Amino acid sequence: MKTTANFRKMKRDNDPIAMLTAYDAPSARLAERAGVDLLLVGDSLGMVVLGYDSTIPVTVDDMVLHTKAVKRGARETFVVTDLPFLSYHSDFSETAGYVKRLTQEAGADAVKLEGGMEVTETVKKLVQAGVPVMGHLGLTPQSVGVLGGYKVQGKQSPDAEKLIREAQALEDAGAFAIVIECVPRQLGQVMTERLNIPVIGIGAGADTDGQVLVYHDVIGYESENVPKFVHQYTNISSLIEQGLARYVNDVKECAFPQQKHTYTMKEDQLQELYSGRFVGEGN
Ligand SMILES: Nc1nc(=O)c2c([nH]1)NC[C@@H]1CN(c3ccc(C(=O)N[C@@H](CCC(=O)O)C(=O)O)cc3)CN21
Ligand SMILES: CC(C)C(=O)C(=O)O
Repeated sequence: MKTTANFRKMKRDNDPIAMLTAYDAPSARLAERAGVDLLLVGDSLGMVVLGYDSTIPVTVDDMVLHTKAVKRGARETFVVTDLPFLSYHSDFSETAGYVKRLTQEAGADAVKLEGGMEVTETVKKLVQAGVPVMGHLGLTPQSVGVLGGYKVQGKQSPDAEKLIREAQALEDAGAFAIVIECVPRQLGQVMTERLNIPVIGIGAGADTDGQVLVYHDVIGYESENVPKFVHQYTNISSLIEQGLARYVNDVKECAFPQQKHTYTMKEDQLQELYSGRFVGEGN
């Protein structure tokens, strides 16, 4: 399994980091086989898998359940889990309790949290306690209500400058990497140059140390409102739809099940059954 030290070295060596979300065991197993460097159990779980229209309703219990599944599927891959909405803005002991569940109980190798200056103290304390922390800046979906939608961030120079300062502060607080989401390419490039820790981009251009995308977006699996930064590498939805339609059709036409899908009883047992030795028949 790769470690935070490996990710740091990959940055130094200009070796691009391929990160992907995963939410369950089979998808994690396939991602591991495909050679992803690290997996994220993102709170996008809420939108992509659970059918909510934002990440706000996602709970620590949800993250624990799905992190366990991902860890069972991908035993050899570093797994980062999101701290969900409002689970790290009260007192530190509450946050530590949630992080304890996600790491000890669910097996997460690191946690990710959104925000800049307002979370650096929490990042520092978690790292001091021995928890690897990944930052997340730019479009931070847990703040969608404040941001007023899923919009590109840091287009104005003061906003870009603030994001650079916040990235620096997260590095100083001990974060092992940061995700930057939905920012202009030039900002992605500057942040990547300024930081010593890996910068993983999603909609942040080609100059970051790595890329992350949502699993369902990459394989074209019923993800709605797909952002412009996504490249859909295959379209699994149409394959699934065709397969399911053939199943339904076969049932309707009595073409399924066939002999090979069927269990049979030995002849003597069948005779016995038919010989009327069953008490209670007809009751
Ligand atoms: N399927 C999925 N993929 C994601 O990448 C993703 C989620 N869900 N859910 C959680 C967040 C939300 N994300 C989003 C959602 C929408 C846009 C989007 O539509 N952006 C506009 C930008 C428009 C602008 O400001 O110019 C776009 O056109 O891409 C971006 C990120 C990223 N995350
Ligand atoms: C899109 C990635 C970076 C994320 O935070 C998530 O999946 O929740």
